[in-house]
Amino acid sequence: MIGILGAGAFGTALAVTLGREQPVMLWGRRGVAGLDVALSEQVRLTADLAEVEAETVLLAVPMQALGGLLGANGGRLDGRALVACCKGVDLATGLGPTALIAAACPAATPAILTGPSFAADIARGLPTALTLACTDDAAGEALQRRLSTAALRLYRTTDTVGAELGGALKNVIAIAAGVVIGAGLGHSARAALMTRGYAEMQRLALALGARPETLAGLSGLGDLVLTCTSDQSRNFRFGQALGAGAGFDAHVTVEGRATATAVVRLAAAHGIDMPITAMVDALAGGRVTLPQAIQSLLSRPLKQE
Ligand SMILES: NC(=O)C1=CN([C@@H]2O[C@H](COP(=O)(O)OP(=O)(O)OC[C@H]3O[C@@H](n4cnc5c(N)ncnc54)[C@H](O)[C@@H]3O)[C@@H](O)[C@H]2O)C=CC1
Ligand SMILES: O=C(CO)COP(=O)(O)O
Repeated sequence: MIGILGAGAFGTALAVTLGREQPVMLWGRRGVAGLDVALSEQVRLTADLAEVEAETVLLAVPMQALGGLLGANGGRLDGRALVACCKGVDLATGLGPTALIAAACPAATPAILTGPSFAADIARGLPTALTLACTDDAAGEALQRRLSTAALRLYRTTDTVGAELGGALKNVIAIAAGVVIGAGLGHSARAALMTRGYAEMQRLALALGARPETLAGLSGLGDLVLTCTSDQSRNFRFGQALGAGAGFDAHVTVEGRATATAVVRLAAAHGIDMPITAMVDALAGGRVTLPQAIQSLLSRPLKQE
């Protein structure tokens, strides 16, 4: 049995694919996200978290909700394998998902599942590959076997720092890529933005102890390319709306917005220059206009690549 907390798009998609091969208990505060895919009879739904007794639990709530969920249920969840499926940096603490898990559930085995995957693609059974990161490699190997399916291929690493930061930072760069396209600056400008954004991701991640090969893998480069080039991405679409001066539904989950603010603080504390992240944070926060944001990037001093 696998437990999944968070019956939104991603939690439900994971229930669909995992439920094809094993029993799943999916917990949601209310209902199941609107995915037009039937759940197998191996998937049970519950609104009572106490019914989720599985030893392996996937945490598929938004990043900024993870701390509260763990704070309210840490005692009940402690001692289990807790696999974060969210992407971001916690605004309140500056921590990533596995550090939040470790703080709330010291006897748990924290892990993170992240990488290039739209929920709709997973739910439809399309082939996807993700990174499963766990500092305990033996536990990570067991989770890799447990959570891989015919269509969902997991690659394992012990570098949770790199895997988490790849997934968190790509959302911020995707907002910037959307701004570029929304503002009509063209695909060449987006390619430049993605490349410089990847350099920014590496700078911070390596400074925080990540391994370069992790950033060059599925959780970093892979997810960056997917999210910056598809209008299936909510972060990209949010950026497009910013670039076009259009509105955007505030109820849609856009992880890169809060993560940009959290990462600006993290970068300052470590003396890391992250101009694209700073631009996204200022633009999304309404502290600069679009022309000022674009000018802030185009007028930077020339330097070696
Ligand atoms: N949608 C996608 O294609 C993918 C999403 N993810 C990640 O999955 C995480 C969840 O995102 P989605 O499922 O897409 O968002 P969503 O907006 O579709 O669903 C979020 C779910 O979390 C629940 N929730 C929100 N606050 C909560 C709280 N305080 N306590 C308990 N439940 C709460 C909501 O009721 C909703 O069911 C995000 O970090 C996202 O980056 C990762 C890969 C793909
Ligand atoms: O993380 C995702 C794809 O890997 C989903 O992207 P969005 O959160 O931008 O929709």
